[in-house]
Amino acid sequence: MGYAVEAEALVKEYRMGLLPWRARTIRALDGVDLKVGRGTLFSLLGPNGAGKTTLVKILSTLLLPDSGWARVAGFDVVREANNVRSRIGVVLGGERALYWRLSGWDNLWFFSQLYGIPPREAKRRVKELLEIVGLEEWAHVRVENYSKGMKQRLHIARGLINDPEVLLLDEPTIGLDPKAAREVRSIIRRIVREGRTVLLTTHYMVEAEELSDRVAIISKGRIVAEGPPEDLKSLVGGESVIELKVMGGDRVSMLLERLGGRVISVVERDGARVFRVLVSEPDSFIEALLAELTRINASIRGLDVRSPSLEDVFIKLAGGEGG
Ligand SMILES: Nc1ncnc2c1ncn2[C@@H]1O[C@H](COP(=O)(O)OP(=O)(O)OP(=O)(O)O)[C@@H](O)[C@H]1O
Repeated sequence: MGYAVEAEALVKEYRMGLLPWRARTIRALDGVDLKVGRGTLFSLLGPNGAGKTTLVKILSTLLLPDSGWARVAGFDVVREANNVRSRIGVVLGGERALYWRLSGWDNLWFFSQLYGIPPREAKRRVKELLEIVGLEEWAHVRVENYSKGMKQRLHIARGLINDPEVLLLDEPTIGLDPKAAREVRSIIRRIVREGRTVLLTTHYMVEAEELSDRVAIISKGRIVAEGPPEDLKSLVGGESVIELKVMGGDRVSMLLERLGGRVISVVERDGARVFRVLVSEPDSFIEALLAELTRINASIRGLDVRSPSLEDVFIKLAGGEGG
């Protein structure tokens, strides 16, 4: 049956600077391989600048790769771009692809006509999409009066207007409050239940963990891990995560490593330092740690033990703090 999205060795570089002696290139994608099964939800998880948007743009035929190839809905994104376009929906983050002075209904109608959908079918489709994204009652209100969440839901409806096999969503919940983000996630779930493939980018762990069948962690233009969220978590498997919040933690890092812990991140919070440490025997580790911290007179502000989350995997592999 083939994959909904397939890519191999994709490379994309951006050239910066007009003057030749000042020019430099940024390798946004550095050999990306990808396979997304039909009817599944796949998340690309990565920090800012990892290359997520570049990848989505290539898959949606908006950008050409320098090398490598990709197929979406069975067609090559370079040689068969028209076939790809008619089978995908794209919702890019932060875009203003709606007409704010038109109503939700008029926006969807307009886009349905751009796709050449016959009027009868278009009417039915617009009505159905407004219902899917929960905007029936707002159908005839101008978009400028919509909340951020409602605008994003309408964006998603617009992405579905051509009844696509594959929906590409770039950061679908960015900038939304938690309630609006939850609503968008539940719409995304429904879209997948209906049999479509969704590929989304996010830098929110919870989103990737909660929604996805599979997740790829992307960092500096490379996929550093890929699999179902549970399998990825087992990359730090058998281990527990300890979060230690301590004042003036200069010596603490060394101490944690000496006791057999693996420090995966250190961040400043409220004037204290928060260490996130992977350990295999949490009970004996904490016992030894508390004894040592008391000995060096460290002031502990918090200590927490939990099982690893996707965020821990992400920090370990991508080497950055997640959102
Ligand atoms: N048009 C462009 N010109 C030059 N450099 C670019 C351009 N677009 C992206 N880049 C660079 O390419 C790299 C990857 O960017 P990209 O937007 O694909 O990452 P991202 O993972 O989507 O990040 P974000 O979440 O911040 O959008 C970054 O270093 C970025 O600065």
